[in-house]
This record gives sequence, structure tokens and C-alpha cells, in this order.
Amino acid sequence: MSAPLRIAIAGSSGRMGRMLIEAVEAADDCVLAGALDVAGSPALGTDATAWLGRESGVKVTADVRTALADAQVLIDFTRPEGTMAHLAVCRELGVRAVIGTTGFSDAQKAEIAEHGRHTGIVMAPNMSVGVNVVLKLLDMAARALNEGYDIEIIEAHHRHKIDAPSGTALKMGEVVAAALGRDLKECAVYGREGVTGERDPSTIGFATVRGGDIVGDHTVLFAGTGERIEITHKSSSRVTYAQGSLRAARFLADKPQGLFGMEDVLRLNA
Ligand SMILES: NC(=O)C1=CN([C@@H]2O[C@H](COP(=O)(O)OP(=O)(O)OC[C@H]3O[C@@H](n4cnc5c(N)ncnc54)[C@H](OP(=O)(O)O)[C@@H]3O)[C@@H](O)[C@H]2O)C=CC1
Ligand SMILES: O=C(O)C1=N[C@H](C(=O)O)C[C@H](O)C1
Repeated sequence: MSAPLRIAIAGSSGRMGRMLIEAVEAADDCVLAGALDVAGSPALGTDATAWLGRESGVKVTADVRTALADAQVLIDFTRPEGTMAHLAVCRELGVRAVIGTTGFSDAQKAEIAEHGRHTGIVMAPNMSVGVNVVLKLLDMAARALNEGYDIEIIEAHHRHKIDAPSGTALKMGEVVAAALGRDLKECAVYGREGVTGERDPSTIGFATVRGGDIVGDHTVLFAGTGERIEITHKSSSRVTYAQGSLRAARFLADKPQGLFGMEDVLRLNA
């Protein structure tokens, strides 16, 4: 058996960070090599699995270089500004990166692509197998329903989510727009209020719901005359995001550079 993949986790005390730590600890072929959190986090200096009632030997640190010193891959589910700072150090140290964070600006995305010329990166707004299969279904549906169907994307998440629409909803919009030969930047409508006038058929609408502990629901509605098609994905656990992230980390083991998506990891274009 080959040596286990050494994985560091950024945002190690967050919702996804903890899920990822459990997944790494449970995987036979991975080992926890670092745990990173923000300055001021009460978790700093504690063992990364103390909250599970056991010791991993890895202390949570706010120092990126310390967290990456023994790591081959960083898995990062934090905030755009945090991810950008971590990636610069990954590039310098040759550590590969799995990015789950959402809410990047176009300029930040361009910078990530540039980092991908120097180290292997998988970036996806949704690491679950199901959502990535849905993206393929949406491409097929949009091509077939390319006239006479109004397209609306509805997403729902927990009350703590800070970005809207979700990264997944935006990706769904991009896939549908590309299939229809449209540019999402030109045709997206984010919420409606007041006297909006009739719906422009060339638009793709987005609606956002936030509440309670909803893990993540996404529906793309194709509304025609006499029928509606709804393609829906519902997450009931963050485990799927964590397992997808581990698949992405394993995929990067032999990728010294390149920017990849989950469609590459899952071979959905093969
Ligand atoms: N791609 C995917 O499959 C998925 C993506 N996500 C995305 O992952 C991200 C995190 O989600 P979630 O785990 O729910 O969020 P949480 O808020 O629970 O966790 C975020 C973690 O990052 C830390 N953090 C906050 N700001 C910074 C910063 N500037 N630099 C470094 N670390 C920081 C937080 O520390 P502190 O708590 O001390 O502020 C916390 O530990 C979001 O962008 C979300 O959309 C979520 C689920 C699935
Ligand atoms: O913040 C979340 O929770 C999630 N964020 C991702 C997104 O913005 O699409 C993925 C998933 O929907 C959960």
C-alpha cells in the first residue's frame, strides 16, 4: 500500500472544516497533516480533533506555513480572501489545493487560474457527485428546451450562509446560459420587486431562500406553455461535499499543475 495522502484543512473549525476532518480521519488512504483557522479563533492551539473527544496530534494554527509544512494537499472551505491568501502559499510551497469556497470575484478567479499554472488545483462550488451530474443534465435539458421555456433557478440554504446566490446556483446558470449561447452576465436577473413589467424570455432568473439548517437545495425550472420541467437536487448532509473533496485531493496526487473542476475528477466529460 502507498503512503497515505497528507491533507491540511483550512477553516478547520467551520461547518465544512469539521466534516472534512472527520472524513480524513476515517479514510484509510489519507492522514491529517495540518489544521488552519483564523487569528482569534478559540480553536487555536487545541488538537484538531479535540471536539471529537480524541487526539490527532495536529494542533490548529493560524499560521499558513505551519499548517502546510507537512501537507501535500490543502482543502479550503473558508472565505474568498482567506482562500486567496492560502493559495499564494500553496503555490510557493508546491502544495496542491482543493477549493470549495464560493463567492469569488472575477479578478480572484483569474488569479486562481494563474496559480493553477504553478500547482494543481481543483475548484468547484459544489463537490457532491449528485450536483455535478445535475450540471450535465441541465446542459442536455437547456439544449432541448431552447425556445419557449422560461428559466428560473431557485436555491435554499441555512441561515448562516453569507453569499447569494449560492456558487452552485451561479454555476447552474452558467451551464444553462452556455448551452443556450447566452452570457450569464448579460441575462441574469437577481430577484424581482415592484412593477417589473412582463418577463423578458431571454433572461435567467434567480431566487434565494435562507433559513434554519437547510443544507442546500437547488431547482432549475424550465417553465413553458402547458408544462413545467423542474430539475432538483437536495443535500441532506455535508458528508457528500467532504467525500467529493477527498476524491478531488486524491485526483491531485499526480497533478503538479493545472486548474481542474469536479467534472474532471468524476470523469463526466470522458
Ligand atoms: N464546494 C462545496 O461543495 C461547498 C462549498 N461551501 C462553501 O464553503 C465555504 C465555507 O462554508 P462553511 O463551512 O459552511 O462556513 P463556516 O463559516 O462554518 O466556516 C468557515 C471557516 O473559515 C474560517 N474563516 C472565516 N474567514 C476567514 C478568512 N478570512 N480566512 C481564513 N479562514 C476564514 C472560519 O473561521 P471563524 O468561524 O473563526 O470565522 C471558519 O473556520 C463557503 O464559501 C460555502 O459557500 C460549503 C459547502 C459545500
Ligand atoms: O454555504 C453552503 O452551505 C453551501 N455552499 C455552496 C454553494 O454556495 O453553492 C455549496 C452548497 O450548496 C452548500
